[in-house]
Amino acid sequence: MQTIKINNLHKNLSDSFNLIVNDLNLEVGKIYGLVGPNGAGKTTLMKCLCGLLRPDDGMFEIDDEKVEVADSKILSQVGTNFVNSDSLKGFSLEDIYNDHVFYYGLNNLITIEKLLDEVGLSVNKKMKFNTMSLGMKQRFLLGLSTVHNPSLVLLDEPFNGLDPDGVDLFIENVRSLSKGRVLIVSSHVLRDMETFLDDVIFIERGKVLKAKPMHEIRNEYKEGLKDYYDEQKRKRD
Ligand SMILES: Nc1ncnc2c1ncn2[C@@H]1O[C@H](COP(=O)(O)OP(=O)(O)OP(=O)(O)O)[C@@H](O)[C@H]1O
Repeated sequence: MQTIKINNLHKNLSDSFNLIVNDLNLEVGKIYGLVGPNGAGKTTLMKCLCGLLRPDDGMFEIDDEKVEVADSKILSQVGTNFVNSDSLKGFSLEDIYNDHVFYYGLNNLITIEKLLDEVGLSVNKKMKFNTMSLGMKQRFLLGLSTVHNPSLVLLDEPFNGLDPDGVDLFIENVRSLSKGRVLIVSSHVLRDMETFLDDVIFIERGKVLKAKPMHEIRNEYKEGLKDYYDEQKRKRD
């Protein structure tokens, strides 16, 4: 996969919320930041991209080939840190890892010990997922999101619960995570985000703007991403 194009994507969730995406072109190797106020539609967009929500309308193109929304071709190529914590109650890290490996039919992949080591978790693989802290869960899910070597990785609020070392580790590794992949990271922590983003996708009230290169934002806005964000918000108010 080299590019993903999204056109005319619509998802109506309620009378007051409608997601609309037009002409969003995503390139492999790039890290996209998805930013916007609370309730803007970031999670909704990510859920549409990974098949957790079925859009009402719209078209994906992968490498210029049209792909049905929620087609298995795209689903097997997506990794996310979304999880319904309740559904993992009682399961150990090893159980969750084994399920993941089974679901994707994987072999020749990193061991769970290596995964835990890479995300800086010094815990036993028999540990129950729901007994871990928020940040520990976040680290584990980040590791798990790329085990099946997906082409598209969607990380919703990956800094949530991470301690400062966890944030540093994430920022250190994010560039290698994006190699050969499209990486979309959604977060409100703009100061951290602007250190590693290639392009920024602003969203508000379900409307997605064209991706803007981070280097343009640095050139055009004195205070960087926060200035750009504030200006987009003002324009929409
Ligand atoms: N299942 C649902 N049914 C109806 N409305 C929903 C549903 N899920 C989300 N919404 C609404 O859709 C809008 C977008 O929500 P979404 O969670 O995508 O925003 P977000 O940008 O991720 O917000 P935040 O930054 O607060 O996480 C909100 O108005 C929300 O209340």
